[in-house]
Amino acid sequence: MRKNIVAGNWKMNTTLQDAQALISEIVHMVQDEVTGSAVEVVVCPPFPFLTAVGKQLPEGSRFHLGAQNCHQKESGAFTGEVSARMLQSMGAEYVILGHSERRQYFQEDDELLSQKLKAALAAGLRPIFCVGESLETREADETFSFIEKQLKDGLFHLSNEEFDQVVIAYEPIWAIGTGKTATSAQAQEVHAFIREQIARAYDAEAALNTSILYGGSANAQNARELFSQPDVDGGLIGGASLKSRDFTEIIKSF
Ligand SMILES: O=C(CO)COP(=O)(O)O
Repeated sequence: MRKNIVAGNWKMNTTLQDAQALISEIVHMVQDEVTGSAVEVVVCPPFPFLTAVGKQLPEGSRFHLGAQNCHQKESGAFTGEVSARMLQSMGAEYVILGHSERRQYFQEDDELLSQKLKAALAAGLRPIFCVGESLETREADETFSFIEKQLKDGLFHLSNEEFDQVVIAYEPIWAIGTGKTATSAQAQEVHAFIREQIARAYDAEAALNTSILYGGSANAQNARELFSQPDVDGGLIGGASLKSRDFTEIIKSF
């Protein structure tokens, strides 16, 4: 089901105490200030803080818990890894997969991401699958073919029923953590293209029903303009999700 979603990716930030203070502030501000709109809020703290943060999310509210990654195997001798089932058992409903930082620093390729997607879905998690081009790719005018390939090779092997559970995030690498946001027109153009690709791979209904989030230097100042685009269904927020006031303002931008 297509929904408006604002997700906060805390990346490798906060201590347990910071995380608890941050989520407490966010929950209070959002509950006091966001009354009408149907936006769903997903918070993705680091693995060790999932339970603590999850406990602070009011039940039955707009808040949902997400993780930033999972391992592709169900269980076993993989020292230091975290399975999708573990995340689900801690209350996570979402998991970010295919983030450019995972692709770049941890060599996650389409084949591995395909396995992670299957593992997440099998455990009942909803993947937030990230795609996005580098500056080099954009400047070479290859953005669309690059994203088409990421979708085809990483995501479109899923069945219709599996794909129903997926949220897509368009995160141009050149916009992540750089303060250089895509313009709303640039975001809309790529989001519309992604929707078209979904219609081709599945059908028009699947395309209409998929939430597509924008990520990359989204903030309290530019969120309203980005979210006003017809194919932008919300945001995947990095830096600004670590500041309760900024994150709340972004949520209020719908
Ligand atoms: O990578 C991001 C979210 O996953 C975006 O990060 P920034 O909002 O810090 O640019």
